Amino acid sequence: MIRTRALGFSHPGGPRLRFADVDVAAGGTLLLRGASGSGKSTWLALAAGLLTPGEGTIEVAGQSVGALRGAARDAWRGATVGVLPQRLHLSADLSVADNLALAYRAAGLPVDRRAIDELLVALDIETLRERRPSALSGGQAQRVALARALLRRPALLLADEPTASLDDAACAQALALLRETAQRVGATLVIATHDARALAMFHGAAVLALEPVGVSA
Ligand SMILES: Nc1ncnc2c1ncn2[C@@H]1O[C@H](COP(=O)(O)OP(=O)(O)OP(=O)(O)O)[C@@H](O)[C@H]1O
Repeated sequence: MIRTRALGFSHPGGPRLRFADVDVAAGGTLLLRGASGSGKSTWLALAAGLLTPGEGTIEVAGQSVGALRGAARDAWRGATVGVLPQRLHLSADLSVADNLALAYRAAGLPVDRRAIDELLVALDIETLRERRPSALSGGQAQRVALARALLRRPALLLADEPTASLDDAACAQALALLRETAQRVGATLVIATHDARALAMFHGAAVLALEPVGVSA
């Protein structure tokens, strides 16, 4: 489902990042592990087609992501990839339900109210549907962002440091939810983390260990 070969990238003025090859089967889980600055967010951005590989290739569901351009890449991303970002980017002036509806509108698609309702129930946040983001706890807001990532039933779900600010109980709950919801939609799951608790919970999953990047690299 995900296949990388000799993948590498350099941000302008940043270090040369080179990533070991990975092969992840459909429905599998990959943990991206590495210290701060080792390139986890960059790898996720390459998988989502938000960056173009500087070296090598990344294929997602048989599609070479770097081969897509412009609007075709945007359409591919919208149909294929769900992202749970580190910063959730919920719209402060919109209710939970309208934040989810916005995901359709932003893609130029008709709003699927039934899919929204189903996800609110599945993630146990249906009672929050009229709340504004400022009235949500951190964990609740993360569930809303997860619902948004899953609305279009992505084949690939990318989560960037989903447990960074959570206590142990909330961490275990968030990871279990990620695993369950990815399974529910049949998505391949990639979690970028330097959290030992996540590594323990996904014991047995594929791990891509990123090399630390020296300041002078
Ligand atoms: N826009 C940018 N311009 C220049 N350098 C960048 C840029 N974005 C990232 N970098 C550099 O690329 C390297 C990898 O960054 P990246 O954000 O992918 O790491 P990370 O492992 O996700 O870090 P963190 O865990 O702190 O989020 C770092 O050295 C960073 O300073």
